[in-house]
Amino acid sequence: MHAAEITDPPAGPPEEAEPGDIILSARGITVGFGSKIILKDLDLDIRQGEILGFVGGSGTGKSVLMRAILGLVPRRAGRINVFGYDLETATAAQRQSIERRWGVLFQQGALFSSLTVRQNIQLPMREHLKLSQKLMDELASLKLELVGLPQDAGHKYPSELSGGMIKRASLARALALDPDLVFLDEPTSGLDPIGAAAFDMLTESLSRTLGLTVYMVTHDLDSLHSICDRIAVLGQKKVLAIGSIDDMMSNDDPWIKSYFRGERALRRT
Ligand SMILES: Nc1ncnc2c1ncn2[C@@H]1O[C@H](COP(=O)(O)OP(=O)(O)OP(=O)(O)O)[C@@H](O)[C@H]1O
Repeated sequence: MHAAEITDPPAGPPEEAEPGDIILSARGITVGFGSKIILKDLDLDIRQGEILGFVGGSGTGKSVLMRAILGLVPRRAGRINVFGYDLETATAAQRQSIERRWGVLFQQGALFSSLTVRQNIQLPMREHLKLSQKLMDELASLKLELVGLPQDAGHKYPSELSGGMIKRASLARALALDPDLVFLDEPTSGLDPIGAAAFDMLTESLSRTLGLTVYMVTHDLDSLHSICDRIAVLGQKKVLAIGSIDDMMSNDDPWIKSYFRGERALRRT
């Protein structure tokens, strides 16, 4: 890794961030598999309290970027500063504290099928906190309520839930530790338009009421129009453009133009 060639990401405040402060900053991110380079010299800033929508053609690396930020796939180069800590140099204790402050909803939910919803929600609590079962049960009930699931859904197994309920249960698990930042990988995929709109409203209301920062990979134009504060477009191995929906609507890059103003986009209106 050529750390010296990469501009240092601005260090954010370690604890309390104000709305608009940069809480995650990635610089010079390069990720590849074998001889295939997926992301090259990518820069990205995420601001406290925003809902940032990530779009890009299929296979451009949206999930890979999210996983690289989370440390689930290795970077070949680049630095990431999150909550004021450089992921490269963070101590084990700092890394643990970062992991307690972010939550993830993976594509397809990724709930453990052999555990009930309640047990799934309690997994991060077991991993990171030492709480009594009674307290964890109370917290799980609160999380179910927060995401709009009935309490009896907590005793069900993922296979007994509808697609929309699985998304909500996964969100409840992502919120288990009261994170400051959540990563959502295609949260509305597979939902019907009404279910998707309801999930969008839930995401927006959680972000506005809890001050939650949301990083959302999506293909859903409705989500991008209705709840995202900013949109980042991934293409040519980097962030091709970032800005408001109006910025995207007036961007003349061919892919961005066809995505936001093409036939499919026009069908929305
Ligand atoms: N573990 C891996 N090993 C090898 N190649 C991988 C791995 N993970 C992802 N890739 C490749 O990286 C590229 C980007 O994948 P990624 O899943 O990030 O795309 P995406 O933008 O999220 O696409 P989609 O919108 O279709 O979900 C793809 O070509 C994929 O095959």
